Amino acid sequence: MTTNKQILLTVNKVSKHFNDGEVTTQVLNEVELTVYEGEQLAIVGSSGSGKSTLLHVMGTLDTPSNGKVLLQDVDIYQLSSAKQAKLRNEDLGFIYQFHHLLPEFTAIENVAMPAFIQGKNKQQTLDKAQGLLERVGLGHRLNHTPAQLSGGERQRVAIARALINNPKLVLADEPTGNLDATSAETVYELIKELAQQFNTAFVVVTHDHKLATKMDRQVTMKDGVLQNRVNQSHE
Ligand SMILES: Nc1ncnc2c1ncn2[C@@H]1O[C@H](COP(=O)(O)OP(=O)(O)OP(=O)(O)O)[C@@H](O)[C@H]1O
Repeated sequence: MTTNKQILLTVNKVSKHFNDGEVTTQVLNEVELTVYEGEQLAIVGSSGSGKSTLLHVMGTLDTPSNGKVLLQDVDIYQLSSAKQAKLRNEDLGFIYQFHHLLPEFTAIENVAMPAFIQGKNKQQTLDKAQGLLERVGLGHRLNHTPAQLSGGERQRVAIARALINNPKLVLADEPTGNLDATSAETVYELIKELAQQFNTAFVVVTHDHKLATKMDRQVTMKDGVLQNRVNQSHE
């Protein structure tokens, strides 16, 4: 049972439209979603249904046209852009389809980078980065650059990097879209284990219904509307 879980993030009647000159595209339509601490939530839905836009709105990467996003009762769109940047660095982690690792840095340096940006102690950060890389099965690849890693290994580095600052929430957009089926399964198993180990919530956007079933809970986007949004286990 997950009834004792605390609410981490609330998407409250969020709508989003884009105005490109004369054309208005309605992408999100009064979306409501609750994310609980430490849960793994998959957002599935067909191409163009609004999944990435929702993820961006949850991570202060795209401003809603209407509605609110609350992270532990803080209305994130009422924050200054400097405070939003701090929130992105300290409270959130991001994983993308393409790893976005810095090519000239090693695995351990890439993982450490978000903590270096915060000005954290260098040696402690490197020790922690090493621990995370060991945790994702890459203790033997600390000093490899992204070009010297496989696709699945790069995504595991990206996962370790997302966790370096102990975020409350990791937002992942098609994290395995570029991987073969076996590597993709490994990444999802890892996400599940890490969410439980660190009590970090993961919200994962995916086309892949089979992978989505590995997460605690799934919701479906259809034409900007979120369906199945109430999870029985949280009632
Ligand atoms: N800046 C923009 N201006 C106009 N329309 C946009 C903009 N960004 C996204 N859209 C439109 O919003 C819709 C939803 O896009 P979004 O990327 O959220 O979908 P998605 O479900 O993540 O799709 P996919 O699975 O293909 O990545 C699409 O029809 C897209 O064309």
